[in-house]
Amino acid sequence: MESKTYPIEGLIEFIPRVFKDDRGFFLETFSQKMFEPFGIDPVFVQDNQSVSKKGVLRGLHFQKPPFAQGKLVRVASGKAIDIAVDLRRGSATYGQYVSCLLDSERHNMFWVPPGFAHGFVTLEENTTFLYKCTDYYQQAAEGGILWNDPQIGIDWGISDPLVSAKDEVLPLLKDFDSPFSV
Ligand SMILES: Cc1cn([C@H]2C[C@H](O)[C@@H](COP(=O)(O)OP(=O)(O)O[C@H]3O[C@H](C)C(=O)[C@H](O)[C@H]3O)O2)c(=O)[nH]c1=O
Repeated sequence: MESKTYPIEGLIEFIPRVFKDDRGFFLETFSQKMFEPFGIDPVFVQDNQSVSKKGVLRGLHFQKPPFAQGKLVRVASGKAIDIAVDLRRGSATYGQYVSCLLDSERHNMFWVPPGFAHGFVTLEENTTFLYKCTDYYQQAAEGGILWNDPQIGIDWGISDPLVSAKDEVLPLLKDFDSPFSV
């Protein structure tokens, strides 16, 4: 399992070994050992799956403390641009984002720790998005930031995505009092 870090501290991309043969392919999609080199030991308690048409944008979401979630995300089919926005007060990269292209060829995975807003846009039909979470869903703790906030300036790679009504009214970063800190 190769790994790659990003200019924003805490974000990690994992690239698994894919074993192909005349039957198809095999890969390990998760091992706790992946995180050992980084000195973190996330405990996942919930797995999620969503399937989206091409051009769907979900996000930017997070859960507020004490229900903040770390997420290990990947696509089992299709392709998506995954986005993590640093919302940690005191972080030198507060309000900055990283994008990670997730696809079902490399089967790469992206670790987004608590303290980030998370979202993705799908680039292919029926993109199956899978993610492991380090805390349970708590609807009352849900929060978010507007996907096209000009202060963040995310390049989503496509114009005019399909966004839920709920996501279209999320707040701007400038009006947001972050509950996270480094
Ligand atoms: C997230 C979640 C949702 N739900 C229910 C609540 C709604 O009735 C329905 C759809 O939820 P929502 O529209 O919030 O789904 P997404 O827009 O895909 O939300 C996710 O999208 C971004 C990318 C994320 O990172 C979060 O994990 C999550 O917020 O599933 C549950 O029952 N459990 C859950 O863990």
